Amino acid sequence: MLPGPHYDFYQDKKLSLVLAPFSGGQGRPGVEDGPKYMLKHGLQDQLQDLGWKVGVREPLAGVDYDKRNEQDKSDVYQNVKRPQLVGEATEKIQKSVRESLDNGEMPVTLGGDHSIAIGTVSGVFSKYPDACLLWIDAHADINTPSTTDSGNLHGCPVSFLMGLDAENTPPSLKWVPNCVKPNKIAYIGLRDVDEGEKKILKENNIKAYSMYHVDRYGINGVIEMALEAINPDGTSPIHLSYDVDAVDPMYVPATGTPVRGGLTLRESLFLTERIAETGRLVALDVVECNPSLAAHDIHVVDTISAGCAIARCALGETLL
Ligand SMILES: NC(=[NH2+])NCCC[C@H](N)C(=O)O
Ligand SMILES: [Mn+2]
Ligand SMILES: [Mn+2]
Repeated sequence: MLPGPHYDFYQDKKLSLVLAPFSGGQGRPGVEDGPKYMLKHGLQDQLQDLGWKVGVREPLAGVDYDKRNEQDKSDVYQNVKRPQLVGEATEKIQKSVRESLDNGEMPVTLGGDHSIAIGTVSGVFSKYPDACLLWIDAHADINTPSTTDSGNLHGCPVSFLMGLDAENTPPSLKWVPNCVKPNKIAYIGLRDVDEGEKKILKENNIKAYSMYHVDRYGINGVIEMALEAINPDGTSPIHLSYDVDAVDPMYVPATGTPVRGGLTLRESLFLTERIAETGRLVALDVVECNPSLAAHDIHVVDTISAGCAIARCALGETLL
């Protein structure tokens, strides 16, 4: 018999779409429209058609983030941009994700830039301290306040979640718990990693599968190795944090930091299908869709439909 999706943690198939229309972790406006576009694409109905009860949470409602992005331009801590805004937004997201979990609903968080994972991952690990984190991305997002060249916090979330460089953590991010241990995170899809990040990955012995490994071992080989490394007995809850720039820009052109030579669309979806099959998925992030960076409408549709497909496949669409 073919293995089907079995959501051990969500047998009554409830989820909440946690909307995180946030762009303060980087400099390109438009990424805050990701959630709106994915909803307009019909994501809620699509997930309902898969048998999920779907609610919506809006932890960032009521704040004018466009205005705050402007105002907070001068908010710089050492080299880090908008720490106050990112700290406030991610703390709200953390609470919302935790509430969702406490309610038996899988948090499916729609970004927004990847800094929002400070909130989603800390929320998940507060509920499931033995969880593991699978980070699908062209980038490692593990810069510290000391190593970041850009100063953009979407390039740093993992370092805060691991408590690296604590002495240089901006005060507004001091609340972030040191919750992810180096042996509980793996990366897939890397191809644009900064020198300082490479050093951190090496020193902490973090499992990082780049596009080289995808070519060498195939996507199936890589996901098996990653799961074996961070979830050896197969019982840990899995948080999947999916940056759509892991996918080749041929399929996902409308994203802030595209890097050529990425995953094919099938490889990107296969990863999520394999995770669905484990039955251990407890949370999903889909981040960095930026419709305003599309050269034309087809780019918008390609990008948003890839983002929605990632969510659907993680939630069982293609496993029968
Ligand atoms: N979530 C992302 N797209 N991150 C891109 C990060 C790029 C670069 N490494 C930086 O730190 O600025
Ligand atoms: Mn990225
Ligand atoms: Mn990222």
